[in-house]
Amino acid sequence: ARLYFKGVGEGVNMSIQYEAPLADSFGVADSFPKDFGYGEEEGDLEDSPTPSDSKPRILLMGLRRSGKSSIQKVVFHKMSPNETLFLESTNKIYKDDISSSSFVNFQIWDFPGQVDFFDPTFDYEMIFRGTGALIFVIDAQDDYVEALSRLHLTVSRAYRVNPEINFEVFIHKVDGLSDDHKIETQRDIHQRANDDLADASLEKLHLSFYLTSIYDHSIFEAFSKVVQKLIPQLPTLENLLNIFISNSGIEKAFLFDVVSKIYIATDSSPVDMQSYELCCDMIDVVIDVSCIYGLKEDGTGSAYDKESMAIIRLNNTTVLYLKEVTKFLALVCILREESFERKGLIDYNFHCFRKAIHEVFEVGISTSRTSTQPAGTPLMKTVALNGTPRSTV
Ligand SMILES: Nc1nc2c(ncn2[C@@H]2O[C@H](COP(=O)(O)OP(=O)(O)OP(=O)(O)O)[C@@H](O)[C@H]2O)c(=O)[nH]1
Repeated sequence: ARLYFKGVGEGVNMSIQYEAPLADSFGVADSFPKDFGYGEEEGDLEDSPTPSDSKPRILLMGLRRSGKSSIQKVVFHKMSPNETLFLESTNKIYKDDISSSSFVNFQIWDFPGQVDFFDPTFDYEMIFRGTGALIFVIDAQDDYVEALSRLHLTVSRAYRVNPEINFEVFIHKVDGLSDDHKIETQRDIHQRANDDLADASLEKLHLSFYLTSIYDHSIFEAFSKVVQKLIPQLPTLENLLNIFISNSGIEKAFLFDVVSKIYIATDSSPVDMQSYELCCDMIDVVIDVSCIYGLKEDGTGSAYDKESMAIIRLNNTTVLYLKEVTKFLALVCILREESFERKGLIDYNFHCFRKAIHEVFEVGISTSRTSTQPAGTPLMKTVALNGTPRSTV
C-alpha cells in the first residue's frame, strides 16, 4: 500500500510503503461495552476445551499474595488499587478472556498461589503449549528466596514444553521501596535468577525484568511491553507512528487500547513516564466526561465511538490531542502549541495514518484466511475497513 503524508513546512508529499507481516495476532473486537468493563469467564483446568481455550494465553503466576489478582483487576477491570486490599485469595484458576472488549485478543490465566502447579493431575504441558507470555510476579516487599526457586522451577518446565514463551518477571509492590532499594532488589533478583538458569544449563532462556506497582503507572507500562512483544505488526505500527509524527510536528504519539490503557505501539523516541501518565489521564478524562455527557438520554450509546476526539491545552504550551482510530484504539499525541497551529495538516496526516492502520489489519484478515495459525501465536479478531468485525477462525 502506498500512503501520502504531508510534511511540515515544505508542503511536499512524502510516500511510504509498508508491508504487512504474515502472522496475525491482534485485531479489533466487536463492541465496546457500555460499562467499559471486560467480559470474564471462570473455570478450572478440567473444563472441556472451548474455542477461547485455543487463544494464546498470558499466564500470571507467582506465590500467594504476591499481587496477581490485583494486577489483573487494576489493569483490566478498572479496580482502584485501594480496593485490592479486600481481594480474597484465589483458590482456583481464573481465566479472564478480555478479547470481547479490547483490541488485544488474549486470555489471562490467574493461578492461585497455593495450588501445586506441578501436581500430576494438572496438565501443564497443555497449559504451556498455548502460552504466549508467562508473567511471574515476585513480591519485592517480602523475602523472595522462595519466590526465586519457584520462578526457576516454573520457567524451566515451561521452557522445555514451549521455548517460544516470553518469560516476564514483575518485581512487584516496589511502591514500598526507596529508589536505591529498588535498583538493588532488581539487580539481586536478576543475578540470582540468571545464576540458577546457568547452573541448569538454561542460558538460552531469557528473562525480562520490570519494576511494578499497582499504585502508579508502572504496571500499565510493564503490561504494555508484554503485550507489544506478542504483536507481530509492531514494527509496521511504529513505522507509521514515526512517519506520522515527523510530518506533523508532534513530539510523542501513543496508540492506546482505550479500555486497559495499555499502549500497543509508540514512535521510536524514548518513552518517559510523565508523558505516558499524561496520556493515560487524558483517556480517563475523555471517557469519564463522555460517560456523563456523551450518552443518549435513555442511557444508550457508547462513550467511545467514531466521533470521539479531544484536544486539551495545558498551561505550559503543550497540547494533547486524542482521536479514535478503531473501535478500541485511540491515538494520543503530545505536541507544542506552535505545531498545533497547523491543525489542518495534522488532521490530514491523521486521516492517512488511520487508513493505514485499518489496512494493516485488513491485510491481516486475508493472510489469516490463507495461512495456518502457528502454535503459540495469538489469533486475530478481524475488522473490515468500516470497523465491522468478521470472524476468521
Ligand atoms: N503495596 C502494594 N500492595 C499490593 C500491590 N499489588 C497488590 N498488593 C496487595 O497485595 C495483597 C495480595 O494481593 P492479591 O492480588 O490478592 O495476591 P494474589 O497473588 O492474587 O494472591 P493469591 O490469590 O492468594 O494467589 C493485597 O492486599 C493487595 O492490596 C502493589 O503494587 N503494592
